[in-house]
Amino acid sequence: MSLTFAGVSLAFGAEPVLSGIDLTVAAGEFVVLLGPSGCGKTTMLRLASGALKPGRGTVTSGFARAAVVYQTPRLLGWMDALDNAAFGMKSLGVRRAERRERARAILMRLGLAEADLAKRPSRLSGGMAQRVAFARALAVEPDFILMDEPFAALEAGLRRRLQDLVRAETERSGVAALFVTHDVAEATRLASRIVVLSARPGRIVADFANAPAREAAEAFEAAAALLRRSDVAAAINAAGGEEF
Ligand SMILES: Nc1ncnc2c1ncn2[C@@H]1O[C@H](COP(=O)(O)OP(=O)(O)OP(=O)(O)O)[C@@H](O)[C@H]1O
Repeated sequence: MSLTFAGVSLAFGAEPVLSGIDLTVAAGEFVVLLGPSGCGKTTMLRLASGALKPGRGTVTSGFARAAVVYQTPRLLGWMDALDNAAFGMKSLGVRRAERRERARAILMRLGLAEADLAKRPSRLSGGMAQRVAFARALAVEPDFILMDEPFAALEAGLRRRLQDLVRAETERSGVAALFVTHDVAEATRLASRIVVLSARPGRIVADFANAPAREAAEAFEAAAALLRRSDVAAAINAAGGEEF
């Protein structure tokens, strides 16, 4: 099972956004797409999920079930946390009692307290709401999970705790992941493989294996080493000298 981009290019009107993308994500891999703002990362996720078709080239997926986690939680306001997390299983024909049981177990692993389960999204903190969104994605037992800067809006300490949970949960289930970020330390904490995109139009400028950093200091050292790579430095310079 895998997802393959072969010679993919895409333009919005006259504006080229992605150029000549060749990429395969295999079962069990955790691929982080790292690149500057506007380089086409979200567009690549939309191509990967089938929401968008490429202008040139092909995107083919052999995965049976994909789930998406967005930058904002996108929970249903009239449902409590438990029903939100259970929601995705409905269309799979899972019975209500089992849906709620499965969702509860995942929410507990993700750090929600019993009292949080009956709360509507408006009463959840940003971090709690994003845990519920992640639980909703995991609950359908996907073999591929797409994540679009899911922690960008959260403060650094909370972001690190959620990164640890994402890594633990993806390792536990073996689900393949494609995760978009412009945070270099986040990439080094999560990825089994890091793919670096240039500024728009996005092209792949580096693609290398990464052993996920376990400690904060290790993540920062790995991030510094990544930024010293000549191929990555060239992409940053081409992006106007700004870091990702
Ligand atoms: N539907 C659309 N129509 C026209 N232009 C679009 C559309 N979607 C995205 N774009 C443009 O394509 C470019 C790439 O957008 P995309 O959201 O994929 O970038 P990104 O790398 O995810 O950026 P960021 O890190 O800022 O979220 C941007 O210039 C954006 O304005």
